[in-house]
Amino acid sequence: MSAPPPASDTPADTHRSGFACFVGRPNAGKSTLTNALVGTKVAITSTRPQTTRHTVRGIVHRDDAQLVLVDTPGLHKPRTLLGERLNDVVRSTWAEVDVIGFCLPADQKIGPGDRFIAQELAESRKTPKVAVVTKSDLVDPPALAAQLLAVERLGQELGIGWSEIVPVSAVDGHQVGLLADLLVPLLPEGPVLYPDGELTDEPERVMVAELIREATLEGVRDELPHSIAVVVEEMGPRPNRPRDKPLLDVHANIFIERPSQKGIVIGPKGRRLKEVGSTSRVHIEALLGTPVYLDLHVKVAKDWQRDPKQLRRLGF
Ligand SMILES: Nc1nc2c(ncn2[C@@H]2O[C@H](COP(=O)(O)OP(=O)(O)OP(=O)(O)O)[C@@H](O)[C@H]2O)c(=O)[nH]1
Repeated sequence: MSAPPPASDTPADTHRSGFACFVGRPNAGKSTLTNALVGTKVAITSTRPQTTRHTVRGIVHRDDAQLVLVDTPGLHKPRTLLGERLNDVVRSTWAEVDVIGFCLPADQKIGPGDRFIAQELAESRKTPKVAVVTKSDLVDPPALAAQLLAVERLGQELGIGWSEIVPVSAVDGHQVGLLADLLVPLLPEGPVLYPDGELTDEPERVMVAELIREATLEGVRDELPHSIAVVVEEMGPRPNRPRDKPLLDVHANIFIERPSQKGIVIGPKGRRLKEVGSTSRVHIEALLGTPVYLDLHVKVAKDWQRDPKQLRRLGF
């Protein structure tokens, strides 16, 4: 967390390593940006807000630096125990990282949601903060310039000295490389933290569970966005398979809060669950690079969002 020396004092062969996290209101584009920087799909994106429940790390490997990206859930006004826990996760992440990227979408006016987060950010004084104006492809240059100014004013108003303000587009890749160039000098000097080629240290099970959860959410639209949790109960290679035909067995439970929600997830004649199964199987196979046999069950964990014991069991 120590402040880096000025660039002129830095020898060309200095290696830096450290942690960065992106914060911002739901849908600000944090997960997509993480993926764009890392270059593969590690965080889960969705058109629905607040889908990033687990801290997912992506690692940017460069010759001069290793940047570990920690993707946190969106900070929001807590209404349930789960909400409070998520906010605690976010705040403790801020205290631990070397730099925070505050994501504000270019195509939306700075609103109360952004202000809420910015006020919290202002409290964590020590960590350098880079303002990232995301989705720059969605607006024209004058609108982008206006947003950059608005972000600067927000910083002045709240006493946040942005280390940088940078517009990016994770979709067309505009300035994604530049963002990495701006984040790296804010990291302390340090050795390679993870072996090259390792993109994430998130346990594979958690990532598999997230993929299944994402597919389940896609199926149910607006009906139960916050009532679903997925736990991978068992995962391992099927024994006695020929070497050239491996198969990974994955047994997972989809937890819902009430029996009445079962029908929604399963769908008429089980059609929806089947779809969830085939969609998530394709994604898991792509992630892990092996054929997968996926066994899904829908279970009721009554009011799991409000019950500390259940939350622990479900990995929160
Ligand atoms: N046009 C455009 N769309 C983007 C860009 N980045 C993200 N999006 C879209 O914005 C939506 C939200 O992106 P996410 O990356 O899931 O946002 P998030 O901040 O991680 O959201 P939460 O997980 O809800 O906190 C998705 O539909 C993305 O496809 C971008 O650079 N340009």
